Amino acid sequence: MSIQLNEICKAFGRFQALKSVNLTIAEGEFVAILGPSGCGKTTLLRMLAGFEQPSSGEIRIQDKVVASAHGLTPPEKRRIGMVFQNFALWPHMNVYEHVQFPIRNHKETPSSIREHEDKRIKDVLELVGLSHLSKRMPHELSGGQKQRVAIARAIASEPSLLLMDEPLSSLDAMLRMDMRREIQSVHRKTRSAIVYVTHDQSEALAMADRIIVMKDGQIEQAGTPEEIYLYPQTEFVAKFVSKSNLVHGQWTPNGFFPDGAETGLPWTGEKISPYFKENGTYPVRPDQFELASDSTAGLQGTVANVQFQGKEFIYDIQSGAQQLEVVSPVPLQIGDTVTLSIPLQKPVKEKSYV
Ligand SMILES: Nc1ncnc2c1ncn2[C@@H]1O[C@H](COP(=O)(O)OP(=O)(O)OP(=O)(O)O)[C@@H](O)[C@H]1O
Repeated sequence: MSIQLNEICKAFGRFQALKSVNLTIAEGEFVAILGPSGCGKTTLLRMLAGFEQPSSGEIRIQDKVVASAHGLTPPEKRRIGMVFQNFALWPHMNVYEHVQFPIRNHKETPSSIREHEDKRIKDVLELVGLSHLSKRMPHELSGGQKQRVAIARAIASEPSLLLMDEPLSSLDAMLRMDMRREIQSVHRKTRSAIVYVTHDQSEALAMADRIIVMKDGQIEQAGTPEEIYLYPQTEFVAKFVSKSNLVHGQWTPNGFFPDGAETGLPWTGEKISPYFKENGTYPVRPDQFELASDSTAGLQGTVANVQFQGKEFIYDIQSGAQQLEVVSPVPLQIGDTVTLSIPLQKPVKEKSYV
């Protein structure tokens, strides 16, 4: 089921929450919508679900218009499943009944599922590891188990599109990591397309086939996690996803000459966006620097702060007027002199999602 959003705008009174959003979601694709609070992520998700009507533009599912300023196909007539941040379980229903409900009540449930309801419920409960808890009530479940019920309920009637709104944000850090694996496994097994809203960049980088970074109701950049991470197109993406350093210097036809460096240059950057070339900056993730204490080939600096992280260190390096964040396994002390360089970048791999 391919989904297309064409020039979608949404106004709440005079406030424009979405401004001309264009997006195509392929069958089976896992798309993460990433962006700061208030950028329009939930509005976009609600639009896909059929809870919000666009002010202008249209949404097509399998080439059929399901939403425009003139009409709206309601949620129950779209083959979608939804998982919310607060689980939204029903206190009077046990686990089995939660999974049964959409099979019985969604108009779009395939008859093959309806006719073998008990088998489908047992299969779905097994898929999310809840077979042994089918008679439990919501108040008898842990946070992670509740979230699994919410996922089981969402996939029960075999939706073509699964919408997830910050589904892990109310779980603790350990459980979030486990549930990431569960969601990846559900995606592999069901092959539903997933649109996953989050403001947690590590979640988006870890799970998605494609990340849509939003800012102020617009798409700032769309690309694979590798593209977004290695080749941000704007300063906003560079800083929002993994906090890039913006090294100042001069761009020439031969490459980049950082301010204050005299040797080991230039840094090449064929894939660096024109945005940075026009602004005289070079975006470098903290872990993209190569840090050496016994070389002079590159950008010189002094260690201003050290944070031990177990496997590696986070350093603040003072280099002329700039302070740069660098992650490196090389042990150093405050005051040590270091040199920063950029190793040749590996090509970005295409990720397949079907
Ligand atoms: N029903 C509404 N009426 C008026 N304004 C709204 C309504 N729904 C959303 N907004 C506004 O639209 C903007 C986008 O909201 P949205 O909930 O989509 O953001 P978000 O990116 O999901 O934020 P968060 O991460 O905080 O949930 C916000 O400024 C919000 O206040």
